[in-house]
Amino acid sequence: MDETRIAVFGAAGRMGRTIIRIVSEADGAVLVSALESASSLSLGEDAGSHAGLKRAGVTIGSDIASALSRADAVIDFSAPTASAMLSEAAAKAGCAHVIGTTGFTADHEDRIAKSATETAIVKSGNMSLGVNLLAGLVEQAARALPANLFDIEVLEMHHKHKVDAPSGTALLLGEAAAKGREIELAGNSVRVRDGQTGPRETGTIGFATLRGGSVVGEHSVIFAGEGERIELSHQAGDREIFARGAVAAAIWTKGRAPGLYSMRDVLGLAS
Ligand SMILES: NC(=O)C1=CN([C@@H]2O[C@H](COP(=O)(O)OP(=O)(O)OC[C@H]3O[C@@H](n4cnc5c(N)ncnc54)[C@H](OP(=O)(O)O)[C@@H]3O)[C@@H](O)[C@H]2O)C=CC1
Ligand SMILES: O=C(O)C1=N[C@H](C(=O)O)C[C@H](O)C1
Repeated sequence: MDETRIAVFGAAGRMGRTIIRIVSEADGAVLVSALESASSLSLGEDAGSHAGLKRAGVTIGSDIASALSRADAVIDFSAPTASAMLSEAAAKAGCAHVIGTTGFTADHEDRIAKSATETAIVKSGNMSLGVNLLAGLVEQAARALPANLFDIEVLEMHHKHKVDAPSGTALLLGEAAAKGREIELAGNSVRVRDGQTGPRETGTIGFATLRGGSVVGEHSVIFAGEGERIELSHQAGDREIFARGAVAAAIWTKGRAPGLYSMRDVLGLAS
């Protein structure tokens, strides 16, 4: 089968550099373009050298239309407004879009969903196999443990540079718990607690956010009952796990019909 031609958006970032390394090691994928914002100091550098590898022969640029015209799929770990804009450019170019970015508003989500009527988009708050498996287990546990007996809390910790909260993964796990409970997450989540909060409201799903140091990503879903507690957890030790998932998703999109897909679709875990 032909190699999937990959463009990387946010190429100079923590995830962008990791993606470039994983593409260089992958069978079935080849790096054809690397994109950064028009003001990036990395413009003009070789994408491989910038990622600490040997030269890739791909220069980091900011011309999106030209970069997408050479690619089958663009892998994007950047920022919410940039990703929503890129989904529209990818739809126009007929290029698949793999979105790892987190922290979207409802308006961003609507724009991405509209773009997905014209091209294949894979979007997930976490691209790792482990977290996507965990989401299925959380849904199952939430279905089995009654809301009047078990409270659900989602706890996450990330490095000090992370700019959005709760994390995309925490929200993905919260959605899985809400699905298991057959409730809407939006109307039943508690994102912040401070001061005289009163007792915990039965049936809500709570979120707690920790930030510090170099933590790659740690998540726990806690089912707290009277006299017993179940915790389902995932620890990411290396950004490679997200990058491998994103590259697999990009390869998976080849020949795929337009639509908004999740990593659970890519991994064959969707029920
Ligand atoms: N789904 C998943 O599995 C994972 C998701 N993430 C998410 O991915 C995103 C990026 O994370 P991370 O790599 O740590 O962050 P970084 O800040 O290290 O990288 C983001 C990169 O995107 C670039 N960028 C921002 N705006 C644009 C634009 N308009 N055009 C082109 N490039 C742009 C930034 O450039 P500049 O600095 O010049 O603005 C930067 O180089 C976050 O939302 C994070 O939560 C992270 C890990 C895993
Ligand atoms: O910003 C990060 O680093 C990460 N972001 C994703 C998230 O918001 O959950 C995935 C991973 O946990 C790392």
